[in-house]
Amino acid sequence: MKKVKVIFNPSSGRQSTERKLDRLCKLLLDDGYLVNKFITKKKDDAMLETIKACKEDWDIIIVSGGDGTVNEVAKGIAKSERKIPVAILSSGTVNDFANYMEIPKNINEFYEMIKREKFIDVDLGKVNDEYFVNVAAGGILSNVGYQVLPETKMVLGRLAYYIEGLREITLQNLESINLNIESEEYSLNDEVLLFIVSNSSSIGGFKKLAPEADVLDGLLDVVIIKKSGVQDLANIFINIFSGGHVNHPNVLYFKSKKVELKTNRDVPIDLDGEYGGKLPATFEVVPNAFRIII
Ligand SMILES: Nc1ncnc2c1ncn2[C@@H]1O[C@H](COP(=O)(O)OP(=O)(O)OP(=O)(O)O)[C@@H](O)[C@H]1O
Repeated sequence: MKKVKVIFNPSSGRQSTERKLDRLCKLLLDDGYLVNKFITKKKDDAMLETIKACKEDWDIIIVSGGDGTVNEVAKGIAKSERKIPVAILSSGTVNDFANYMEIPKNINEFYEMIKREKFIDVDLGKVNDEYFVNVAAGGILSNVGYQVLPETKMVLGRLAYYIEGLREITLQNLESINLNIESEEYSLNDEVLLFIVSNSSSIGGFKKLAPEADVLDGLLDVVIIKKSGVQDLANIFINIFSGGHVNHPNVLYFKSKKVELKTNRDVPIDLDGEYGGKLPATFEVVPNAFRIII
């Protein structure tokens, strides 16, 4: 009998998620699976339950939540010796990672996916003692702060907010940071508006923000938007949808196994949409660290 641990974050996304999840559990129970549902209450619950599940004899984890909950489960797996395969039932507001992996949202298709037992070992990003499945980012408009725009909690959400109202961008709030970038590929010091270190190509709802990114290539994709005027920034933003922004002279784009970012300013890092510490930080890839069901 297969044992399935369900980790559910009730605070992500819509209320209909729990009904969908219960339908899925019933399908699995009827099919002879043993199912246990764990409901998170606060930060780190999903990570701690994953570590516990890895020590016990669970065969599969189903995580229902947004990128932040998937991040916690991936972190729990990365910290464990036994790597349980994870199926991602996305229910957040953005769900970049599940969308990038094209994981079904429909419950019947999701159930069929579980039964197929097809696995893939994807890379994770590691930054200091934290991990990311999708993206680490920071920089632009960090003076706006998390507390000012809680509805756009990701740095990239804030970016989207400003893209929508480009007229709101003034030279005053385009504050750059002096960033020192050290990697095998590039070593430079420059004035920067935004840095993105990404595992997948889909970030903050933009599907081609790191257009060449691949979770199987053993590399992270680094996108740096250098200090720019309003006109250049508008050109960069317009091309973000096609992925063409990486050809703009003010955008640096490269792949690396490891990159170190330093600055003398107080710059927070977003990890998969949640606060993840501050610079300085070393970002590195952990190849094939996360087994997911596809
Ligand atoms: N019961 C709970 N109530 C409130 N917050 C919770 C609860 N359980 C977990 N959390 C917090 O929710 C965070 C993750 O939220 P998650 O990112 O999955 O959802 P979301 O913000 O709706 O989705 P997305 O990131 O895709 O926009 C966790 O890091 C944890 O701090």
